[in-house]
Amino acid sequence: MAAEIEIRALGKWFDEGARRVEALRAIDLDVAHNEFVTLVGASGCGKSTLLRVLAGLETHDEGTIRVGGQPVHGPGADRAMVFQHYSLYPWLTVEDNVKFSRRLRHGRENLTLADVEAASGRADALLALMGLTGAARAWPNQLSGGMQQRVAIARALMGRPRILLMDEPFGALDAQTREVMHDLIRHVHRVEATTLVFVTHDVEEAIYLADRVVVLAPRPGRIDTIYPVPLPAQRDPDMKHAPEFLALKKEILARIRATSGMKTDQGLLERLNRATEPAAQP
Ligand SMILES: Nc1ncnc2c1ncn2[C@@H]1O[C@H](COP(=O)(O)OP(=O)(O)OP(=O)(O)O)[C@@H](O)[C@H]1O
Repeated sequence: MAAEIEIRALGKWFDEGARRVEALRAIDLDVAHNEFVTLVGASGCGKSTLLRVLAGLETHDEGTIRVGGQPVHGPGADRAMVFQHYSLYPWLTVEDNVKFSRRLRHGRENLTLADVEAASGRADALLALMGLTGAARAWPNQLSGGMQQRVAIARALMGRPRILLMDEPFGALDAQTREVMHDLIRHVHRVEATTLVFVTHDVEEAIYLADRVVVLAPRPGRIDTIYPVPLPAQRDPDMKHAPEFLALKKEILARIRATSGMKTDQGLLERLNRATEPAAQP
């Protein structure tokens, strides 16, 4: 079966003043329908750029991207993105934030009553899925960060995207809320049957959520290693202490460290320490 996302020889450059930065080089990646893939890697390895190119928010300079067999040349209703900072409309209630999807706005003039009713049914279902039914009439500023991010996810799902792209969506949340969100997003992934590509700095999060973890390396941004996750589909937080989980975490952290180019210069550290030691008294 053809991959849902097919990336071939993808290259992307940025102009930074007089300098040209090769943000992505020769990326080849297939993501299957309903697969959950996480992207990790040292700072600047191109995780966000790859996600933005997939979303059609950035153009690419080399290679091809196909989604559902069709080449990507810009944003489309088949893909939705969730960012770290919940970009909710502060003047709309939770319910209206969810209903007010990009797809509905675009087709506003042609909307029939049946479309609006169908949207309300879908919005109610998504609010229930995300545990937000009781907060439907609340305003965004009345909600915790975790709840706001749940609204943002519900809104992204409103147009039934085939693919959900998430850029560090839980990066600003506290550890307990993140744990709850992990199980929630796995559940959403299952019941909505979306294909998920998720960027994170947190290797534990990357392993717990994914079917495969893609490690990128920087300068130029490229795929270093792809790790299948050897855990059952039904995840449980206790799995984070399992030997195979810890071994994979150690290996991925070592790869990120090895590719980051930020090796500790032991000699330099020792010279610095000596230079700051008080001089011996005569
Ligand atoms: N709009 C831009 N203009 C110029 N250079 C950019 C732009 N966006 C990204 N870059 C450069 O492209 C490279 C990849 O950046 P990107 O933000 O995709 O990496 P990242 O892996 O998501 O980083 P981080 O983990 O720090 O968020 C970096 O060298 C970055 O400086």
